[in-house]
Amino acid sequence: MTNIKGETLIADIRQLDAKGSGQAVVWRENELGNPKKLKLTIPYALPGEKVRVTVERPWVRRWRAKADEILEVHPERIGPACPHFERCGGCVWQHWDYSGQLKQKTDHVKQSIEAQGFDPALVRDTIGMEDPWHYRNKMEFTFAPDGTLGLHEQGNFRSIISLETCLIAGKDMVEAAMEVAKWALDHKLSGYDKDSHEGLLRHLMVRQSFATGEMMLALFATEAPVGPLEKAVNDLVERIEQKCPQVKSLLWLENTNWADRAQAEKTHILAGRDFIYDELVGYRYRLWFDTFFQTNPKQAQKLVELALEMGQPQKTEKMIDLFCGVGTFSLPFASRVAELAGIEIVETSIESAKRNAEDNGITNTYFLAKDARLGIDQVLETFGKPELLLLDPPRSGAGGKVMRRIGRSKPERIVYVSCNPDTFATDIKELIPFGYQLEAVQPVDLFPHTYHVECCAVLTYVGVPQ
Ligand SMILES: C[S@@+](CC[C@H](N)C(=O)[O-])C[C@H]1O[C@@H](n2cnc3c(N)ncnc32)[C@H](O)[C@@H]1O
Repeated sequence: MTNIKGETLIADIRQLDAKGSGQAVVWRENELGNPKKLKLTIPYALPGEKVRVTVERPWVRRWRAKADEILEVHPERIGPACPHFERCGGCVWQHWDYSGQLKQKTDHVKQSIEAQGFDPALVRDTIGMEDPWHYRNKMEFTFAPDGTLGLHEQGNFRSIISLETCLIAGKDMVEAAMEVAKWALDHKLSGYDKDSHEGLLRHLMVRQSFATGEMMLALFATEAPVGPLEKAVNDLVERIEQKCPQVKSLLWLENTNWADRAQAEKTHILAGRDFIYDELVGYRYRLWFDTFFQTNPKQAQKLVELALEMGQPQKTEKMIDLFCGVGTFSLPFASRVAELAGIEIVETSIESAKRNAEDNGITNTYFLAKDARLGIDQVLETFGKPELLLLDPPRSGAGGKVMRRIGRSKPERIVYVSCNPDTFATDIKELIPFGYQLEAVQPVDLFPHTYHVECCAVLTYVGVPQ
């Protein structure tokens, strides 16, 4: 590849890539004097803009370039509200008016399904938030080696941006995190150094139920909270009890593993219990520090209601909830069908789903901890053919094997909840030879100011074409 690092170029942004960065093509003479096409990725450039860029480095068969000057500005470009914008990689579209973000999300879903041969007119306009700020109910902050608490700098996992604010986390959560940050500095506690593997404090996970108000603070550290640490830990408990009475679970989690993940080998409950209560669509859930739960509860409620509307569950029907997690969709659907089987690979989530069903007085569910591919076969054998199937796979999608098994089991209706329009489109294409028709796709914005888009779609069995 011709080395163009450091060159200044003028680029017209034609479209955005899957991560929301601008893409452009420029022509430039190579060493032989022939025109050569160069593909550029330009973070923070918006479609239709003309930008002067400096080329930084090769980037997956493209060149990554930094926008130095916007020569023709997108009419929806606005000033970002957050002081951490660009350094923190959390909200890459804060400089784009919210209505523009929503339109882009709709277009992304349309393009994804059209690329697989579906009619883009089936995609409805994205359902956005009335107030797209402070929507996240879970955040993970990291300690720098000097004990400062903050957020990872984009593209540099060794650099921490000291936490001043976060406009997408719940307001109380940021205040509680600031209390912990102050406590760590007051006691001169060290943060973990990823190179030397020395230091005490690693991460702070904050999660809060917006429905019950209950909050969990989970501190990940390399040592147990005993001996010389006891004084500091007692002070933390006192401060949190006084200043953050909504904290119903204050945890100290030992993690000596070198991997940079918020995981725990041993849990110490410093105050309260080891879980908090949350509620969604009228159902109660227990959330532990490692429980997957939808992170934008307002929009998740709309998503569940949408899935119910699209799936039309009937009291006489059997249903499978594939990739069911802790039962976010299972519980509201179970109340509306005869029987529901949930399949999920993570055992603790299945344990949690069973307990959540019990806590909510739901008795017609059967939960299985298994890989989706094997779980479907087992459930079909013992449970029989379902009339309704809902699947909500991870970003990588369900994959051809799972989709063909679904197709062969011939449910009358399939509700597909997806957080990745591209894998969603390739997955549903697998259903067409089995006689399914895509009826509608509704994108929902669960992650304002980011490029992520969730969608809920329904397919019906119309018979195999002769
Ligand atoms: C997007 S989450 C959806 C969870 C749930 N429906 C919810 O809304 O809370 C995807 C789920 O798929 C599970 N999962 C990932 N790979 C799986 C597999 N191969 N088989 C079964 N479940 C899997 C994950 O553990 C996760 O709980």
